[in-house]
Amino acid sequence: MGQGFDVHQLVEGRPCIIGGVTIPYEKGLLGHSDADVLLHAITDAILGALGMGDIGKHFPDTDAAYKDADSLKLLEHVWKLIREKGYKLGNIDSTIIAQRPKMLPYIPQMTEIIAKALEADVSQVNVKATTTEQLGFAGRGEGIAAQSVVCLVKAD
Ligand SMILES: Nc1ccn([C@@H]2O[C@H](COP(=O)(O)O)[C@@H](O)[C@H]2O)c(=O)n1
Ligand SMILES: C[C@@]1(CO)OP(=O)(O)OP(=O)(O)OC[C@H]1O
Repeated sequence: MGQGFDVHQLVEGRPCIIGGVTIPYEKGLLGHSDADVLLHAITDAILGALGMGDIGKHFPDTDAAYKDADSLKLLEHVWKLIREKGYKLGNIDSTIIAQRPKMLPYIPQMTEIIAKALEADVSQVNVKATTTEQLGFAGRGEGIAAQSVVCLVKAD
């Protein structure tokens, strides 16, 4: 079992990429990479499940190689390490914490992208979204958070 949590600031002039999907929105997430907050939380959960540290340990934000990096590629790289250790996905559950934009229309596409990266069926991947009822940084639209829990199982 592993869990991951991440937050990125919402700013003007950046694309809003969440779960590998570019969502039309007036602001986007700020980061060294593409700042895909959901994929970062999932990557951290997967690394945590096998005691392999976190995303910043594997892809330091001081390394120019990861400037504007595609977080899906980072997740795929981590997944390769997991597969080499003899594990496959049991299931994954995640929550995006955002006042706006509305995530629901994009969740099926996110789920497909994540399942493909983790060599799993879409039935093993769940993505949810919640507002914070306008409370806190997410509620004020200053940023978006995501959390994820993952269960890995030994491959046959
Ligand atoms: N950014 C978001 C936030 C929420 N949703 C969907 O709306 C439902 C109700 O949200 P509450 O925070 O009022 O409970 C939630 O269950 C999601 O289905 C969303 O799509 N995008
Ligand atoms: C992904 C990395 C690396 O580009 O950068 P960011 O996009 O800033 O993301 P964050 O979740 O703050 O930390 C992990 C980083 O090392």
